[in-house]
Amino acid sequence: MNKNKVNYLENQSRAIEVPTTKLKAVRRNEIKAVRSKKSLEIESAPFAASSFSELGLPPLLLDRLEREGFKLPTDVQSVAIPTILKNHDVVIQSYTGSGKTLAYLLPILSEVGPLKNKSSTGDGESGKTDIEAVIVAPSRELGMQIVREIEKLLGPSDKKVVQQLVGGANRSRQEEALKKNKPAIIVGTPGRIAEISAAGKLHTHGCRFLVLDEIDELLSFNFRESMHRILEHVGRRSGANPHEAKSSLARTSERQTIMVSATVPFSVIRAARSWGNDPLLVQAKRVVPLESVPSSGPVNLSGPISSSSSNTNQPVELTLPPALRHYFCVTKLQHKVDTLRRCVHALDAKSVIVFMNHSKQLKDAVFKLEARGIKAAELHGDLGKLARSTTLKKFKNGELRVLVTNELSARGLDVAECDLVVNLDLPTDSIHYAHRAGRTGRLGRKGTVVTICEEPEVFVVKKLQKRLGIPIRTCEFTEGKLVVSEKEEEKTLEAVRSKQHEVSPDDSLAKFIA
Ligand SMILES: Nc1ncnc2c1ncn2[C@@H]1O[C@H](COP(=O)(O)OP(=O)(O)OP(=O)(O)O)[C@@H](O)[C@H]1O
Repeated sequence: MNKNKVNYLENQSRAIEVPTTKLKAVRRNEIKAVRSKKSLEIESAPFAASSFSELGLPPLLLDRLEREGFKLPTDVQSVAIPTILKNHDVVIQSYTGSGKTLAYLLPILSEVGPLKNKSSTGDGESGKTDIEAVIVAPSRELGMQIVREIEKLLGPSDKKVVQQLVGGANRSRQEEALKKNKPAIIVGTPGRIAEISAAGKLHTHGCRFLVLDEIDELLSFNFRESMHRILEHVGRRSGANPHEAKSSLARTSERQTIMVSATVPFSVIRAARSWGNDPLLVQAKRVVPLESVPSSGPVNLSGPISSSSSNTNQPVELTLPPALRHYFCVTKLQHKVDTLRRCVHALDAKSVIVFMNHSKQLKDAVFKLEARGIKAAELHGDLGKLARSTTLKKFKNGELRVLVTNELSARGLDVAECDLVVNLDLPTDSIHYAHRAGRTGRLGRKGTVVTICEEPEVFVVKKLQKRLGIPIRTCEFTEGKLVVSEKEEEKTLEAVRSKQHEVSPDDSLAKFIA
């Protein structure tokens, strides 16, 4: 066994200790047993590990991480990786762009596929061809992005270990590929996974990992039926009675469930409790049993924001990347696109994501921007899969300066270069604001969020400011500059000071940017 891993596991048994009642049956590897202790001691957990090798990852995977230029784990990775390696069901919550994807992919790749620990059991040894990990994401774009992240680590010769099952693509081709390549990991959207599963072409009963990325979005009504099928079939042995899920026998055959989002409303806490086995809430600086988190407000979990409402869609935990700056600018409806143009120039933004709520207005905005010499394109669900991926590619390559889109792109979209997010229509609530805003300022980078609104909408911005506990400064774009009036600035800061603790400008992710 890897020496690093031994040391790490020894350290870990001191670091994260879980009450006896929270022990899960050890399914795969005796070494991974969790020691029984009365309380969850987290003070000595590696909240900021100085290298990936401290986290008990296999040597091959460490090599790949180095090759791909991943030098240090982020805070959430430092906590999530060892917790998942210890077989816990988890809810991972940390702000946008903090590296949640690798936080769950790395422990999975430690157990599944060609980079895994030699000591792990798996298909290779038993000749089993079942899928071993199912990753569910709410959009094709996000699904495809996750696949690319896995492929990057697997390398070109092992690409077939992962397969995407996203909607909009040819289903029979996906089914043929499943049969031919026998992938160990599938990543897909709920509808397509459920469809292929219902057709009997997806063998997931022996599946060890179920990841629900953007869990709060996956709880939405549209996905209900598909999610039900996935939860009932993934990681459940044939013939196992789902109603016996809490019995010890059923537990040992159950999957490990990993739920992820930057925003964790009460509805997620409740769902996670019923879908997981004594899940832990994993954040950048702490691990707590989810049981200890109230499933309705008011709560205060030490984060800067906590809800004081019992509405299930209100965030229990909602933090934003500290390096983001937030502004709003008041204008008339007919001048919105022109204000956007002035905003892009004033900030000299190179890569801009603009959010709107309706596709028709969205097309008009693109037309007007192009007419004013700004390279722009639209991205929304009415476009075909090919058009969507071509546009996204162009935006990522820098061929487009402005991407005008809707909620489709608010979640998970990772474009490191994006330096400005503009809300040309208001988001519906603070959760939507957080996900939209999080397309910029990723991994500790600087980023600006500008909301362009009409006078009667200002009260909504003030509400968002209050709920999020961040200053959203009023600004104007004059003479090619972003101007904030000092009087308004003082008022904004006063309002926020009374609501929120100071956000440290010294973001722990700052070390990731050159
Ligand atoms: N340890 C690391 N070192 C360097 N880069 C990293 C590291 N971890 C992740 N990244 C990169 O940081 C970017 C953001 O990561 P990721 O998309 O996982 O964030 P996230 O927390 O899931 O964001 P969101 O909530 O918006 O989905 C990605 O490009 C990813 O490859």
